Order: sequence, then structure tokens, then C-alpha cells
Amino acid sequence: MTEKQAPTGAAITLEACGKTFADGTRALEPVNLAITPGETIVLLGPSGCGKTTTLRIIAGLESPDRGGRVLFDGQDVTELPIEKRNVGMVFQSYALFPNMSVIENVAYGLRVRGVAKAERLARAREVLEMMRIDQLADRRIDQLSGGQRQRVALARALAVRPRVILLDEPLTALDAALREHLRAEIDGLLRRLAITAIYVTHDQAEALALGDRIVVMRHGAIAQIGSPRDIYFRPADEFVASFVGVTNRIEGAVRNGVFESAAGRVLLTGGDRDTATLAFRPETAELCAPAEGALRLRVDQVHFQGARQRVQLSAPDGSRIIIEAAAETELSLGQDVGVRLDPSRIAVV
Ligand SMILES: Nc1ncnc2c1ncn2[C@@H]1O[C@H](COP(=O)(O)OP(=O)(O)OP(=O)(O)O)[C@@H](O)[C@H]1O
Repeated sequence: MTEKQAPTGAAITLEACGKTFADGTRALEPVNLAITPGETIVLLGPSGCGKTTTLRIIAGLESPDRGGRVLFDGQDVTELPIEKRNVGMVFQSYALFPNMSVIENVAYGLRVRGVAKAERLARAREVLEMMRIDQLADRRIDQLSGGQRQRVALARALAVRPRVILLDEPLTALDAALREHLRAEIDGLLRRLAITAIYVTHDQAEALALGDRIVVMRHGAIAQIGSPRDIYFRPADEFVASFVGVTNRIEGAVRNGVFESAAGRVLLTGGDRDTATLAFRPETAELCAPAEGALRLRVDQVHFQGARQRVQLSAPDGSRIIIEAAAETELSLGQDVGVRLDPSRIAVV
């Protein structure tokens, strides 16, 4: 991540914004959220948790239930329609005009705003150059690849110089390699422009890479708001822990300051408990000889990933543990191994 410039984006505040649809579906519990100018906020959560509804309320495509308010830079915009809010939007499906050229698509928002032709084409070209796709200016949309289309969609959203850009799963339709590439590009662009951005995704890797802060949502409510590190290393509850990456869990009990389970014993600093769950991330554990580890487990599966390998282990009681190991470590299925844990990176819940 590079540092952002002095912000040019709007501060956005949601006050008690809930949403009940006409058919009675309660999509959103009253949500409070304060987004600072220039910040990139990621709304993360499983399908149906209310991410898109939140985004549409900010855009002005949906109004919140009575009592809810949306503020841009302190000004109440709750009653303002989308075209008066100066927001840019990018969707998963490109929503470009197929019969117009790239530059006409990018200039479209300026045309709607009554900007004269010469100026709107100049501004559209400027955005295309900034995104390094000016060589595509005269192509038709159906002559573009998926990645190019999504760049054009982003250029079109930025051309109107919005105070906030709203992105709803913009990379979902693209293949994995392209997704990662474009994600890095979007990150660089948002930071360079210091625009306020709200990005909806159900992909945790995308959220961790892009967000200044992440809002984890569940059943129409906010489960946790925090920096990517907060969310990853200090999840507020089981739901956040399991949604954001793989977490290993071992059931056991704590006696005399020692966590005891079928997989092994771990020295702890906390108090005793009859039932306890030890939780840790795959990359915080280390393989070692069976006699040297806190846990003793059996190798069930090995997935070679290039620089690393992901190893699935099992305990005598059947519980499964995933860890990451250096690719050079040779492992055979059924082999007994030890696992060393970093005491500062385990949680007992
Ligand atoms: N116009 C509508 N009428 C009735 N229910 C709706 C409407 N739009 C959305 N919903 C419901 O509101 C809930 C939240 O939907 P929303 O689209 O905000 O979820 P989401 O988190 O964006 O999900 P996804 O990741 O699948 O897009 C869902 O149960 C959905 O079915």
C-alpha cells in the first residue's frame, strides 16, 4: 500500500440506516457507519448479508427506512437522487453501452451533465490515459476483453470526478490472475486520487488487500469494523474468525494453565476452563519432529502451491488442522508430525 494524498473525497455518514423491502424482507438492521474522506472501506460478508443494500442506500438508489439518514460532508443527502450525489459506480456486470466506443462510454456521464463535447472528450481521454487504456479509445465494447471492459467501467465512473466511488464486486467476473492484477491497479488508483471508496465483496483476500478498514457484515448487521489486521488477528467473534480466512480449532479443556486435547498439550497464561477451544491460523504454526511439537498429528493431505505447501493434518479424535509449510519439507501421507505453536498468536475461546 502506498500513502494516500490529501483527500478530495467526501466524508460519508450513515445514521441508523435500516432497510425493509416492500415484501417484508429485512435486508438491513439500522446501521451506523462513519467513513472518512479518502478512505477505502470494504463491505465484506456472505451472500445476502446486506452489502449491496448498504451500497445502494449510499448511492441514492434505495432509501433507508424512516429514521435513517445519509450524510455527505455533513450535508443530509437522504432525499437526493443518485444523479445529485456525485457518486461513481462500478458493478460486477460492466453495464457499458455496447454500441458506443470506449471513449463515448467514458464521456457519457459528462454528456448527461451537459459538459460540451470538446471538453468531455478531452476529459475522457485524460482518464483513459491515467488508466493506460487510451489506445482502446475508438474500439467498440464488444471488441474488448473482460479485464479491459472493467477498466473502461472504472474509467467511466471516475470521469465525472465523483466525491465517492462505489464498487460492487467489480472483479468477480474475471479470472483469478486478472483479478489480482486489476485489484492492485484499483488500489493504486484509489490511493493516487484520494477518493472515498466503498467496495463490496465476499472475497476476504480482496478485502484484506484493499481496505483501509473492513466492515464485516452478517444478517443485515455489522459484525465488526476494523483494519485488515484487526479483523484478521483480532476477530470479534467466531463468525468473523471463520469468515476471514482459515482458522484451526481444537476442542479441549484448560487445567493448571495447560490446554489439554486429543491432539496434545499447550502451555497457556490464562485461567482454567472445563471446555475450551484453541484457535490459530495455518501460517502461525510450524511443522517439527513428533516429539518436539505441542501437538502431535497425522498427515492426511498435501497441496503443493509453489513456494509453500498446504498440509491437512488430523488428530486422534478426528479433528482437522490446516497448516502451511515450506515447499522443501518432504511429507508422506499417514506420517506422524509435530506442530509447534507461537504462543503470542493463539487464542483460547
Ligand atoms: N428489492 C428487494 N426486495 C426484497 N428483498 C430484497 C431486495 N433486494 C435485496 N433483497 C434481500 O435483502 C437481503 C440483502 O440483500 P443484499 O443484496 O444487500 O445482500 P448482499 O450481501 O449484497 O448479497 P450478495 O453478495 O449475494 O450480493 C437479501 O436477503 C436479499 O434477498
